[in-house]
Amino acid sequence: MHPVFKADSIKVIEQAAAKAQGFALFELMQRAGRAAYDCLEREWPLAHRIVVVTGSGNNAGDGLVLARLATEAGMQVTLVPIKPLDELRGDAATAWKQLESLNLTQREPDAMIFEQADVIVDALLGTGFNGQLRDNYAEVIEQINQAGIPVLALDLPSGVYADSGLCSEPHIQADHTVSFIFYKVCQVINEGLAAQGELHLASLGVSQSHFHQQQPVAWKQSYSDVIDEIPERSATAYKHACGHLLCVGSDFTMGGAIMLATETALRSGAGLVTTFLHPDNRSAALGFCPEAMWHGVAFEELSFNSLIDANPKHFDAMVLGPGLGRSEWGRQVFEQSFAFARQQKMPCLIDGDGLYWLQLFLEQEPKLELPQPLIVTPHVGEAARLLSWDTAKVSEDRISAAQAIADGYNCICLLKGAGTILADGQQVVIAGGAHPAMATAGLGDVLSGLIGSLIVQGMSPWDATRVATSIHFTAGVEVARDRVRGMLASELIESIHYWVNR
Ligand SMILES: NC(=O)C1=CN([C@@H]2O[C@H](COP(=O)(O)OP(=O)(O)OC[C@H]3O[C@@H](n4cnc5c(N)ncnc54)[C@H](OP(=O)(O)O)[C@@H]3O)[C@@H](O)[C@H]2O)[C@@H](O)CC1
Ligand SMILES: [K+]
Repeated sequence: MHPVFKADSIKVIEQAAAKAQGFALFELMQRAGRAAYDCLEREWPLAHRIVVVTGSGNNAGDGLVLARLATEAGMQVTLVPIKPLDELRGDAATAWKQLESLNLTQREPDAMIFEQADVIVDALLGTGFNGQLRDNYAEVIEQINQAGIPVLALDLPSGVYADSGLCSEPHIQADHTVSFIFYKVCQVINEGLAAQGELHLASLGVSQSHFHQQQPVAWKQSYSDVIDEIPERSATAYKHACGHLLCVGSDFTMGGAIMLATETALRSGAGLVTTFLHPDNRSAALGFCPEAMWHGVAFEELSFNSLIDANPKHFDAMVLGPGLGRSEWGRQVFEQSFAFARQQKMPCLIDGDGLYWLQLFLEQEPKLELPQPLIVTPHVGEAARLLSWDTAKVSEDRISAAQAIADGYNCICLLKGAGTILADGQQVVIAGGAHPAMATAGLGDVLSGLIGSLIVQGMSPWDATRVATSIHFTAGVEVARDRVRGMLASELIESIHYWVNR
């Protein structure tokens, strides 16, 4: 896993690291320019005409180092300084001094200049960008985007806010971004993910093991970090030893949701799955997945408890809420399932309309005892309701929102969105990124079933939530590939079957 820092922390770390290792900060700028140049050479080996667009801070300094290296390598480099190079300060001024004698061509920003480049290097704004774009920055960013030429962004695409991943309009749309030293928040969540293209990390020799008293905001996790965490399964395993998951949801209008969760749970290795759903869905469910035990919960009988009594099985965890609906049926089923999870002290994951009922029950009874351990999996709108925050406030700071839910409900919070945020009251993990095909119905149901499945197979709720989120994203990207529309959630299930067995 990689640490994710805010820009201020990275400034402290780079100064401390330079001091500890006995070099000047300018050395880091040179390493940054070198790392970016290496990326340029690797990703565009035939590029010859390079346009480097610079701003007024140290990001420009990185660009000037790259410009020097590219010139020395025989490339034709044109500088497009938005601010006079003679006014640069500090390390950026030093970088300019080293380049000045090469007498590179300097041009005013102009659509033609950008269109004639093989690669445009974006050294306008880095972590020091704040507020609204000033002067002619917006105009130049638009010219660069409209040129249709590959863009290499230094540290982050200009116009992206490092600490939130939100973007100004316009902002640079990069093909590749080289992030220096550590990942920033914008590289793991929100619109920044869509702006950066392929992301590369250049640590510049700053040790990953020394944070110099700075706390990471989060940890970036990927599939390769977690796959070994799934428990081994012995050749002599039997279904009762592989866990029994109880799924509850799907009134008659949303029959598919709990079916997706159920099939995913079985496909990812749960030994047994029992699912309670509206009786109108039962025969369809049996046809969809005959391996699960489907029980129709008839409203008139308020029969959840009687079903449990008639089927005295041991369940290892519960997934409550996908497709549950907001009718009286849903309310009663939620109430009974919720009480059952609490009484059994089994891990309980609440998703979808389960979160609607949870919030409503808490409004009526603020001291309501919650099941433990508890996992909630809201999207931004559901998180806003759980926190009584504006949706905009949650969107602006999803990390804080996930932490506030984890703290306030003493639970694990999985906050959906571009870059899924996981918080358990102690740490924050970002698992999965963004893919346009992921904007489709039912993916959350699949994820809930996968988390429940990993819990009943013996993982802790926190580990199961983390691991499931990375597997789910990896499966989604594999199924979608370069198709941005029309992926079905059910298509992920086969891919998850593959990825849990790697
Ligand atoms: N040695 C080091 O420290 C290392 C640093 N490194 C590099 O430095 C970068 C951080 O450098 P930085 O802090 O100088 O900020 P940077 O992103 O260049 O921009 C600041 C300039 O932009 C301006 N500006 C701000 N907002 C604006 C707006 N809305 N619209 C228009 N202008 C705006 C702002 O103007 P001001 O507000 O001061 O008037 C200021 O002049 C970092 O991302 C990495 O690339 C690496 O080389 C590793 C070693
Ligand atoms: K930049």
